[in-house]
Parts: sequence; C-alpha cells; structure tokens
Amino acid sequence: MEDPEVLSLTRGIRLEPDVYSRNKAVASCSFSPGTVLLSVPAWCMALVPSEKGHRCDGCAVRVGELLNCSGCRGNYWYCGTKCQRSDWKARHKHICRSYPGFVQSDAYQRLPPDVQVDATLLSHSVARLDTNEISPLEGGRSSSPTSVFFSLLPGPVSMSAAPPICPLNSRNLIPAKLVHEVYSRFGNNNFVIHSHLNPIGHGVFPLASRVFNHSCSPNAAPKYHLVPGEVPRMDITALREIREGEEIAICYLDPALPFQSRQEHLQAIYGFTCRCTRCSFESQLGHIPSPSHDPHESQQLTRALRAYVFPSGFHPGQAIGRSDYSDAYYRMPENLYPVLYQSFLPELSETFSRASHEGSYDVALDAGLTLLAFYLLIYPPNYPQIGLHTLEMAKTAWNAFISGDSVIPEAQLSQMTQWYLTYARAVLDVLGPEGDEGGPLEEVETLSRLLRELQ
Ligand SMILES: C[S@@+](CC[C@H](N)C(=O)[O-])C[C@H]1O[C@@H](n2cnc3c(N)ncnc32)[C@H](O)[C@@H]1O
Repeated sequence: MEDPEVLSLTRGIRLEPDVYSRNKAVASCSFSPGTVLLSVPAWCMALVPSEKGHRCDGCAVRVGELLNCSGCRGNYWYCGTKCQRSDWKARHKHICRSYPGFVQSDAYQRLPPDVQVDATLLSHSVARLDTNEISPLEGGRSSSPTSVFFSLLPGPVSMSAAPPICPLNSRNLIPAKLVHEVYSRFGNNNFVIHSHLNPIGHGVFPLASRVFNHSCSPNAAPKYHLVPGEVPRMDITALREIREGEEIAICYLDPALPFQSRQEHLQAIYGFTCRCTRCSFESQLGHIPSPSHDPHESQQLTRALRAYVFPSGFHPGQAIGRSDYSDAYYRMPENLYPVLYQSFLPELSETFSRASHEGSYDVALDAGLTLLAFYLLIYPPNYPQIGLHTLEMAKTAWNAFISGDSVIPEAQLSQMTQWYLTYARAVLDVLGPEGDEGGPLEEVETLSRLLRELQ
C-alpha cells in the first residue's frame, strides 16, 4: 500500500494493488466468523430527517429527553453537554446560525428526504474542515481521518448534481475547489448507519472506505455501535471464516437485488462494473424467465427451490453452520432460474409479511420457508437478514401456537419455534448486538424464555 500510516491502523489486513479498484484489502492471516476486522468512529454523521429530534445529533443515541441548541432555534438536539460541546467544536459552530434558513430554503425543501440527509452530511463535512486540515490536499499528515478522506477515490459525480450546502457562519472562505473535492468523494464513500437494519443516519468513515472494496457475495459486513456521548462507531466484521490471502470485501448494496439493478447502481454511484464471482456467473445466465402466475406451476417452482436447498427436508438445527449454500447457488439447475427474476423476491416477501400480519400463520410459515431457502442461496453465510428472517419465522410459529389458528399440531409448532430461534441466534451472534438497546438478539432470548416456561 502507498500509505504505511493508514496500513498501521489495520491489523491483519494488507492493501494490495488491484487493476480495477486501485487497492484491495487482503487478509494477512485467517479470521474466524465474528472477528472485528476494523473499528472506526464516524468522521461525519447526519441523522435521517425522520430521526431528527428523537436522537442525539452527536452520538445518534435515542433518548427521551434531549437538549436543544438555542442558537439554531431547536434544529439540533443533544443527549447532554458532552455531545453538545464536542459537536459545537467539531462543526456546529460553523453552521448554527445559518442552518434554520438553509433547511427552510426552497432548494433544500425540494430535495427528497434521502438527498436532504446528504445535503446536511455534506454541510457537516465541509463545516468540520479547518484551514489546518485543508493541507492534506497539498500532502499533510497522512493518518488523520481528514487526510484519509482526501486520499479516497472520487466517484462518478458531476458538480451540477451536488446538493446545496449550508452557508458557513464565520468561514465562508472555503474554496469552491475544496467543496468539490469533498463532494466528489461523497456519494461513493457514504454509509447508511443503521440500528437493527433500520436506517437512522448517513456517515463517512474514511479508513473503512479506503480499505474495503465491494463484492456481491461479501465475506464481511459493517455494524454500528451507538454509545451515549460518543460519535457512532462502525465495526467491519467477518461473516465467515476468511482464509489468509483472501480478499476481504463488503457489499455496498443489498445483495438480494437482481443482477441488473446491482450493476446499474454500482455504475451510477460508484463508477465501476462489478466483476465478482456472483456477477460473472449471473452475467452468463442470459435471459431470466419470469415465474409463472399459474398457481400449480408457481407451487412447483417453490417446491423445487426448497427441495434443492433442503434436500433431506428442513431441519434448521442441521442447516446451521452449513457454508456450502454459495456453492449450491452456482450449481443451481436451470428450472430454478425464475427465482432470480426481479419480481420473485418482492412478491414472496409481500406474501410472507401480509400473511403473518393478518394472522394467516400457515400461509406465512409456508411462504417464509421458501423465503428462507431463497435467502440461503442469495445471501452470504450469516448475513443479518437471514437471522432477522428466522426470528420472524420463530415469532410466526409462536403466534400460530398461541392462537391455535393453525392446522399444524401444537407440538410441531413449538418445536418449529425452537428450531427457528436456534437458527436466528446462531446467525445473529456472528455480528453480535448493534445499534439501539434491545433488538433481535434480545427478542430471541425473550421468546426462548417464554418457550421454556411452557415446557
Ligand atoms: C470505498 S472505495 C474502496 C477502496 C478503493 N479500492 C481504494 O483503493 O481506495 C470505493 C471505490 O473503489 C472502487 N471499487 C470498490 N470496489 C470495487 C470493485 N469490486 N470493482 C471495481 N472497483 C471497485 C470504486 O472506484 C469505488 O468507487
């Protein structure tokens, strides 16, 4: 790697030259699932509009009572003086007075909510630069987060698409060139901060951006820590065993998206064509036939999918820890290709969630099992969506058991609840708890306790 100081911040990972992406991160030793490969605080963060006023603008923690900043007439809220002081020093003093006018302006109001959060994040990023930190452009200290930020690859942006930024109170002398330098690295280095997979903000984590490339079948994933009084922290965690010499990559989008959508998104936001193993495989599949709407044929397809993923029937206990689903994906028989059609997953998820909310538990358990088979093929091992879905399946089996609204015998429903809980715990434990207190791992424990009390 060109920059030994950046490398010294990462243990067990080396950056190697890569013809398509400048550098790629390679494991210098093997890592077991759940290992935290890199832990970094946000350089900049902005809450999504729906969370403003419910979470601290400094640490993103959700608290009942927040102090509001009197300077900007209640546009920024803090969990306490520690966050208010550090946010003031880092950025807020530069935008406090002008922020209310900025968010009321037509230019801001016309933006979709997602772009509004980016306009604020861009304003925060520019506001936190000071004249000492402009020097990295001319080659300043190389290991500071600001310097690492300026060493990032720019994305495929045009300045005409840049969102408006909040005028700075005192330092309106930030040169346009510098704003452009920030914006050009912005879209392709911008992470959605989530709590239990719900987006709560957007953040920039320069070192993580400098190190990790994208893959549609990643072996690592980010998770976020929210601690009162501290800026949100991102951990990049190994999802499965990573062998020495293997590239470590995360997924920049939802891996369940169809091939074409993934390619378009990666090209538009990040400016590259993905050549990962999965994309190479899918690019050769040619035309993907749409699934039939004939109920009989549709049932045949879902049966075939389940039989392929669970060849000896469904035994969640046995399936835990199986790591050969990704190989199964590449050996998928042609009659299963319609499951890769873009409407298959949204329609199946819709059937599952509608049926579980309406109390049609048998329909939900059936659709949910097909969905699990699909997820196991499409998602990398231990991807959190698999854990969240198996938890939903446990809750559905439990509700069917409690309500008695099911043709499945009670003993089987309680066994099913147990199976899905065991599965959910095994998957969710790999990334571990993240975001707000509570969350899926605690739900797993609560439901396990209820189940034990019954026995
Ligand atoms: C967050 S950076 C990743 C680190 C980058 N490789 C570097 O050397 O700084 C994102 C940028 O890296 C490149 N990149 C990341 N993953 C890639 C991939 N799978 N194929 C090609 N380019 C990739 C793209 O230019 C993208 O905009």
